[in-house]
Amino acid sequence: MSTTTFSAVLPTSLPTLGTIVARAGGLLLLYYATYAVYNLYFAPLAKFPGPRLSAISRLPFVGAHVKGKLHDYFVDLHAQYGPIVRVAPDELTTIDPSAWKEIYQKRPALPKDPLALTPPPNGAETLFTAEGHIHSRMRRTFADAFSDKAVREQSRCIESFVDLLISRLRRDVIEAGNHDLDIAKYYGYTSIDIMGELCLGESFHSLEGNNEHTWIMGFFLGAKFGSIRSSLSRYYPLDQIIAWVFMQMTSKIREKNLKFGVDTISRRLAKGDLGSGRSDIISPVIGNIIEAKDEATKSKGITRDELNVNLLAMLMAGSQLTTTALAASTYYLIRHPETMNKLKQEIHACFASEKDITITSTFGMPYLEAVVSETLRMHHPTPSDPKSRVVAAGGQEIAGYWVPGGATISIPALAASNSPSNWVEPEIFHPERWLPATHPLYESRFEKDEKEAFRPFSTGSRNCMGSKTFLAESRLILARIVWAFELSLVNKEDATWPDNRAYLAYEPKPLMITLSEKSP
Ligand code: HEM
Repeated sequence: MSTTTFSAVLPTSLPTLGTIVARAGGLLLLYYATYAVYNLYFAPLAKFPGPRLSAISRLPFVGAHVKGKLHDYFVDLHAQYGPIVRVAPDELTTIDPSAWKEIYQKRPALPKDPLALTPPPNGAETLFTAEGHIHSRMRRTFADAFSDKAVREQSRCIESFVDLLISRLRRDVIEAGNHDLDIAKYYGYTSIDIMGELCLGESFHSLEGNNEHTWIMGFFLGAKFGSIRSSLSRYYPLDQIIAWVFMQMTSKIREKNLKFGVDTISRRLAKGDLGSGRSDIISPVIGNIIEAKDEATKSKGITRDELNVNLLAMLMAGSQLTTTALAASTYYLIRHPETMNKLKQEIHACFASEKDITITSTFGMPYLEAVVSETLRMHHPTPSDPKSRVVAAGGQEIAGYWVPGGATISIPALAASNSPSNWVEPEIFHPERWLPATHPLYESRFEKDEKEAFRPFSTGSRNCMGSKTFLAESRLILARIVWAFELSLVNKEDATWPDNRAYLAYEPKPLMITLSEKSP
């Protein structure tokens, strides 16, 4: 082809850079306008109530998540739009009590939303991230570590740490004259020592010193990062960039913590089964460790890498959520002196002396149990854990609506258990709502409560494995504290303690109280 012929087919002038940018911008605008119109009027979720901005963009959701206020955002959305809300173009939340069964007890189980999960650190799955066969295999392996029998066998261990807590508080209050202290910190020491002993075979000895292991910081940093990263996972590659920056920033501490955990677990495994007098979460797993090559075929058993990450995840869940719940119970009891008095009366009616207060003897105390339930209703420790599930192809009915396949849906714990549509005086701490009709303090007005809306440990095949451990520990600690001490808030007017940021779990927050020992 000659030069003349070639130039004849070229445009007379090439577009300038400005023109290219303007055209690209125009195309992008057209794309977003079409996307917005589709999402508002034609998308499968278009019929669901919710803010118009959330129907066309995930940004409001991400904004609340990044600020650590997703839980409050859901409370506000449900107050405004009702029991089911479109919170993002492809996502719904509901606070309808019937939805617990419809979402979390569905068979086969609806998968977790993969975009809401933080990938495990060593590539091995945990109970929290695994699906299908791998999840069932792990769950079977750990089942015996969380049964009633296991908790009974772990009681002595838990009780010995609670003895240490009470002596430590007595020592700090009486000998050191330290009447004003951050009780959340002491609960943190106790629960991480207990979980260290149960999950790794060794205590952190926090109650003997002031040993706040770097893991605690690592946990909250990890939860914050994981939460923010997963909220951005629909904005690839932003999530990957954030993940990379976090990994770089924390590689040393993560490596150190993982090595510490793996070494401690190895020491525990080397000791073998220590008998029912020294039972822990590892005991039932011994003898069930399998090779990585068998992980897809065995119906029970766990690889060593899986064991490591699962135990570390349980250690963190078990210590941090328990700490938050105990601090919240203490706060609400102090803020409601009449409730505190009712609890004191029950405790003094049940026990003649302090040594009678044990895990077994605190089981079945209606008012104490009601205080723990009411705490979890008012201040669930993981208020922004999405627990989101993906609806199977073909769709299904949830909360009276037909939800199309592929949509993501969850029940935000705090919104469900704080909504006036589900509860009588939801903003007030009323343990009485949990009492049986035969109890002298029972109040019939709470019959209107939608108790089915309250599932603090979720339900179905992925419900919380550690709920019995938590309940045993929290009942014992609260009963022992209320028996031994008079408590008041340092800042008596503080009505804002529960207002806190949460990234999956509530961030640690000091609870400053004045403590004095009760006269015998
Ligand atoms: C106040 C204390 C606790 C609360 C409110 C709580 C709540 C929950 C919830 C709502 C889930 C379901 C999460 C989901 O579906 O995505 C869960 C799962 C789980 N929790 Fe807890 N938890 C608590 C304490 C504990 C303790 C003490 C342990 C262990 C010692 C523990 C171990 C687990 C495990 C292993 C799972 C995963 C279960 C599975 O997916 O099969 N939790 N927890």
